[in-house]
Amino acid sequence: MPTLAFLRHGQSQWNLENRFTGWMDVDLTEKGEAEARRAGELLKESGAEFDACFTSVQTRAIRTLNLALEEMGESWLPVTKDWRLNERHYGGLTGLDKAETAAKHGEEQVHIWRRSFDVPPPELDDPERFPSLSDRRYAGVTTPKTESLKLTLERVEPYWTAEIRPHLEQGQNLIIAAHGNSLRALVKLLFGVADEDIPGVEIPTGNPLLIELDDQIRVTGARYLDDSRAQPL
Ligand SMILES: O=C1c2ccccc2C(=O)c2c1cc(NS(=O)(=O)c1ccccc1O)c(O)c2O
Repeated sequence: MPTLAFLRHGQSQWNLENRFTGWMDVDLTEKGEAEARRAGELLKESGAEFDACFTSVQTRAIRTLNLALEEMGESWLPVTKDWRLNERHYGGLTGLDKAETAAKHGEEQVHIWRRSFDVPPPELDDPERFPSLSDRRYAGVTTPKTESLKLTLERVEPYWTAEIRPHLEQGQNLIIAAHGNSLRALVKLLFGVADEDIPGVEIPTGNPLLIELDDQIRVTGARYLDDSRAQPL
C-alpha cells in the first residue's frame, strides 16, 4: 500500500511581501528554509520510507525538498524535476502585491478572480521584466502566458497520470515537493474535490501531508504531520 507525501515549499521572499509569484523563480527566506528542515524532521519521525521524489523546476520547491531530505538523512533519493509541477502562472499579476493588484484591476475583478476556477489573469504584457519565466530550463516547452486553476490542473493531471501514478502502482512511496496550486491540483485529483470547492483548498507551507493509498491509488487515510498546525482536509 503506497504512501505519498505532499510538501508545499516554505516561505519565499515574495510570500513575505504578499506578491503573486507564479513562475518567478524566487528563493526561500530563512524562515522558509527552517520550515523545510522542520518538515524533514517530521517526515523522519513518521518512519515513512520513501523511494523517489518529484518536484518542480522552481528553486523554492527544489530547495525545500533538498533541505527536508538532508534532515531525513535521505539526500541520496532520486529526484525528478518537471515544469508541470510548477506553481500556477499568474501572467500579468506576477510581482504585484495586494494594493497594486486592486489599483490596477479593481476590487471587483480581484473578487471574481479569487473565487474562480476557470478565469485566467491577463497575460504578462512585458515578459522582459521577468526573464526567468522563459529561461533555458523551459527550452523546448510551450510555456503558458497565464493560467486559471483549470489550466493548471490540465497540465498537472497528465503528468500525474503518466509519470507519478505508475510509481505508486508499483508500490513505491513518493514525496512530491511543490506549490500551493500544483498541490491543489493533485489534492483535487486524489480527494475528488469539486471545481467550485478547489479555490478554498489551502495546503499549508512546510507541513507534510502524509497520504495512505490502496492498490488502486485511492485515498485510505491522510494526516498532516505537524498537528500543532493541523489543517482541515
Ligand atoms: O487577486 C487574487 C487572484 C487573482 C487571480 C487569480 C487568483 C487569485 C487568488 O487566488 C487570490 C487573489 C487575491 C487574494 N487575496 S488579496 O486580495 O488579499 C491579495 C491580492 C494580491 C496579492 C496578494 C493578496 O493576498 C487571494 O487570497 C487569492 O487567493
